[in-house]
Amino acid sequence: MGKNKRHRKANPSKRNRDVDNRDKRQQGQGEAQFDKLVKNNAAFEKYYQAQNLMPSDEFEQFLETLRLTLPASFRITASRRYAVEILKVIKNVFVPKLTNIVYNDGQVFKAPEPLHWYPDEFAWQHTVSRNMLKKASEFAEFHSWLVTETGVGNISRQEAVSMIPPLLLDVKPEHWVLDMCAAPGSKTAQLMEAIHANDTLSRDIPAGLVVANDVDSKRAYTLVHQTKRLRSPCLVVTNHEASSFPGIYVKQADDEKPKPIQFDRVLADVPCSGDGTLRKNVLLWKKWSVVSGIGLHRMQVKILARGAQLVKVGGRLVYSTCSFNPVENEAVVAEVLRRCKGSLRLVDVSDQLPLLKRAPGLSTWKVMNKVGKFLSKWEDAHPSYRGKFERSLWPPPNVDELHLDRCIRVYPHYQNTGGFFIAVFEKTGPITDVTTKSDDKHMENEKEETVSFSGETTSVPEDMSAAPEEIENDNIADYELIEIGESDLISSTDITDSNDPAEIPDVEDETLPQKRVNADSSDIHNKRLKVDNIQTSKQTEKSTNQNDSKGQKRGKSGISYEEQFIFLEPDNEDLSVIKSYYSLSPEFPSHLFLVRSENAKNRTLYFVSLSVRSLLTSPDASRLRVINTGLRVLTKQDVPEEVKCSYRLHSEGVAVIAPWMEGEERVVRGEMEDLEVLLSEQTPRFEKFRDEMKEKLLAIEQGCILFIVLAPLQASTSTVPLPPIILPIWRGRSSLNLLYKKEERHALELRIQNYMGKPIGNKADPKKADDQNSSIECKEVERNTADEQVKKDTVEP
Ligand SMILES: C[S@@+](CC[C@H](N)C(=O)[O-])C[C@H]1O[C@@H](n2cnc3c(N)ncnc32)[C@H](O)[C@@H]1O
Repeated sequence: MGKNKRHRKANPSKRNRDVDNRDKRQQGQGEAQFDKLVKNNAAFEKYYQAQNLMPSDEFEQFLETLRLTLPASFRITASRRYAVEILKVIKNVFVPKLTNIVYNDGQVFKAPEPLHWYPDEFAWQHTVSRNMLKKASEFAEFHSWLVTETGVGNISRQEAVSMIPPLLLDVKPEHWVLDMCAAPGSKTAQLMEAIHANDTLSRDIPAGLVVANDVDSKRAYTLVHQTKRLRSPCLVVTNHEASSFPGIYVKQADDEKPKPIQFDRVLADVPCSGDGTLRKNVLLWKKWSVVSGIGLHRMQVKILARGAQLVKVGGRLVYSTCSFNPVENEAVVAEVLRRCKGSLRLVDVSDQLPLLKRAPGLSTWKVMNKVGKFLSKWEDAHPSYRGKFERSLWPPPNVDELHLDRCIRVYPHYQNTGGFFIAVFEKTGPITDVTTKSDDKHMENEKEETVSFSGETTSVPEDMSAAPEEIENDNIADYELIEIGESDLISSTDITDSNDPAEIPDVEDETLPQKRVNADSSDIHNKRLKVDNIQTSKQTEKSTNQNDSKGQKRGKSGISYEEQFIFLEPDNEDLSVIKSYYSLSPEFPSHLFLVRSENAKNRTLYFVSLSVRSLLTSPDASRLRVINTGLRVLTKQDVPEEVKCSYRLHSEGVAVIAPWMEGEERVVRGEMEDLEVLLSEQTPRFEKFRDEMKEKLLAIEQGCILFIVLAPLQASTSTVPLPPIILPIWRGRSSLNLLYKKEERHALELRIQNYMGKPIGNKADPKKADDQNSSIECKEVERNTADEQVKKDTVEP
């Protein structure tokens, strides 16, 4: 697209030429820069042409597609109550609005369209560039909607091909799932969705869990931030080297003794050279070299081998990369199959995702050295550098028995996507150990390394910067490239790529220790079950982390680890007050509440699933470096004396606790009209509500309440009824305050507007409405966090 392009609606009568010049300039500049980048790499072409990835007449199309900008894609969170409503909004509101917008040179923007191979139309793709989306007025509403719904977890931006591995993992709500290399978490989000697939507004909490792990502590915190949006009590985020993920003893079922942990499903979405992402990581065109794949092979084998140990017999293991390179793909698969000696098999998944076009895995491939020479066998490498090459880089002699054709290769020109490789395994028998030292010296460099079944690592991988490489023509750039594969870790997800604050919602996050608010002295006293989560000195795994002067574990980023999770005993005094105040059922599983110990100052009660509790209370849970777990359900508040319970409901966990509230003492049921009043300003006074609602409000004591609205069936833009809307509210002396963060509130407003087909209350112009609010109702109430608002409301004159 050229520099000075204007765009307009296709309908000539509605030609829209009013995109402002600044927008056009920026758009033009961005694209011009993109166009200027050289998208050629002779070594890349030579290497992949030799691999016979596809019929030769297709190769040019493959290269051409790689040079095109990647369409943007996003997924609707299928497990969410609003999923169907969101789908309707896309189809009924945005597709018509965004159809036939064209540049004046005739280039048409296609309306967003569903990825035809993704189930239930829950994944969509569009070709509007990021710049255009943000700047052009035609797309402003769509952009704002995307950002808002992403912020509250109803949709997730994710590259299309990156959605495939979790789908093929076939996760069920009762499964224990390990995501070995999880950050920034786009696949973790999909796994969580599968765990919550059957969620209703009932008391049932899925029996399964997801352990999302990443070796890089900083990235692990990004993962926490991203997964918080999903509001699940079934998630545990850990920080381990995946190839030595600890094999802790756990009771996975009530009736059994603790046994080494085994997962029903394991995802090994390993770090890779990432040439499948060339369409968006365009700098890779320049940097690509054969060296990075060779350097990563060994670590990839080790991670997958550990995954094979940790999956149950009969369970499923998925290996994936965003690379085309057979030494990172089929060669890794072949080596791990060899090590598992018949206890692992590749599954034929050709009948799954039938509309997804794919190529079979390769059964033969070539290894090229850094100077572009093909080495037909390990012995062909220069004797001085042989040690730099793993023997397992080459196809093994029994390659035809391995069914490598069952692997999946997705090429960009098939579906206008990035590239991906996926292998699905079933474990068919126990694997007692994966000795990497082999009789036939298959992995030449791993002389002593053994990862035992229980996860004790006796020797650990060395820093990959010392990884295999032919140094005949040594240069720094190649070392750097290996580092890219390792620490920048090319990922097909979109989350990390966005440094745009508008696209990463600014979620208040207690999980980041440096951001913690100082809590008042805790009332959570006596009787705690303490789960010490401090790393023991025995741990031998290679870590990117170090101890600080106080002996506290710190990540690269200087962030200290969470230290403890403390489960409350069911007869805890605060819990008794909470249970009686909110009329919680006697069957409420109080033993699933935990607090985090920070010098005994806690103001938040977290809730976890039973499976997470089993994990955290296992005899050697201390070996698990847990970064984050639990859903915030109740937060302690400074309240006036007349308020009987100082814990307010937290929006994060309200869906978990609401079904257990048996009495109506702290519940107010209202109508859409009341909801509109509630959303129309920050702290609406009682008299603004319907008379019936006003009476209810006057009859209820000051404090936190649950506000429930059943949306009417008929609505202008939707044929789907909204699920019941359940909101935590602070009932002040004379006004109400929705206990939502700004972005949650905004998302709710948008949803209600879309549903009703009209703006809410006096909010035709949201800015104007905000101004009105501040001048009329809450002069001194800043638009701030829910906590601050509650505080102010409680001291209202
Ligand atoms: C391809 S990215 C994963 C993308 C992620 N699965 C997603 O869908 O969002 C690879 C991740 O592996 C992590 N990683 C690299 N080496 C690792 C190791 N040895 N153990 C665990 N994680 C590792 C990196 O920090 C990086 O976040």
